[in-house]
Amino acid sequence: MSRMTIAVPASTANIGPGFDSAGMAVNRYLTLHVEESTQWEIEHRSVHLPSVPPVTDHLVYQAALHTANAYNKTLTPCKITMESEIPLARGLGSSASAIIAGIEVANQLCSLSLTKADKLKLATEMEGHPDNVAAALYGGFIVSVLLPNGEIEILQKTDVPLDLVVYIPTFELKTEDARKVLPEQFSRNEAAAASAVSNVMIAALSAGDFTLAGKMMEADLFHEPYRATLIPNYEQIRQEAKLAGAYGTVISGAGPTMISFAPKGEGHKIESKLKTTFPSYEVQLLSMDDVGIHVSYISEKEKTSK
Ligand SMILES: Nc1ncnc2c1ncn2[C@@H]1O[C@H](COP(=O)(O)OP(=O)(O)OP(=O)(O)O)[C@@H](O)[C@H]1O
Ligand SMILES: N[C@@H](CCO)C(=O)O
Repeated sequence: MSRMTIAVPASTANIGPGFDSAGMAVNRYLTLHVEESTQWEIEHRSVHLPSVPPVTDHLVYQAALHTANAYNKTLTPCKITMESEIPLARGLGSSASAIIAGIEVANQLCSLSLTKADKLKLATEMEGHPDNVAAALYGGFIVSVLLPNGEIEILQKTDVPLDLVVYIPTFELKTEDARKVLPEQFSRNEAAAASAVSNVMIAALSAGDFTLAGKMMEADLFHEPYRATLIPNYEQIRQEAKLAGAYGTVISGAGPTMISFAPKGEGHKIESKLKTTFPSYEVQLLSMDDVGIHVSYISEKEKTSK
């Protein structure tokens, strides 16, 4: 490796009832410029990144170390310069992107030749659930399961004709805190009812019946009813987005961002209407990323000719 750039998309997890399982990659990116060095150094170059912790506490380094350790390799030092368009702790998978980036750093530094399945296993061990990390790695709309024996299965769909509109509030909500408000257990009847909503949502999204998918997104019983209280304007955003043409609006990941799924080409109308109604939110029109992580190399020859 001489010098490389790693770009990892943001992601939205759950999509309503697909709790800890469904995810989509979206076109906002964490970008790492990596070069060999004599010591570890991580530099942040954007407002969306946390203040730089000691290298050993940095999530990207920890993911790289977890990967190197898993294959009994030693991490050689490098200098990483990071830029990010993904707001932290807002429900757009910032931690998943950082973990996927760190795994890729170790993959390259240690010449591991990992497959995407290998990387997904390592990332899920760190993140706890595969929804965001699978989307960031593969791109597209991804439905995943972490089986009790540790195996992970995924199904990916790309070219989904949807516009996405996100409503990002100014405050952070850590996933850890947003999970604390959820019930520890569901009865058999509750689990069956919540799974039925999820099953129909996934089937409808896969079949392209977005009106039905939107209805099921908004009928989640696994997490939205409990997390709604953490998000100001939750109901109003859903209602206004529906009036402006959205199929459905849900909490993105663990929140506090909300996300609408809209007919392709119609998202800008929802974006401009809700920008006016909710001026304290950062309202953005996004689209799906169908590629996932992308690595490019700059050779020594190219570097000197620049
Ligand atoms: N690029 C990054 N570099 C270092 N640490 C990061 C980076 N991105 C996220 N983190 C760490 O992850 C934390 C946010 O993770 P958290 O799971 O709470 O939110 P999220 O991943 O943005 O949202 P969600 O999982 O709901 O989509 C940050 O506070 C920070 O500690
Ligand atoms: N499925 C996760 C996504 C955030 O990491 C949750 O909702 O808690």
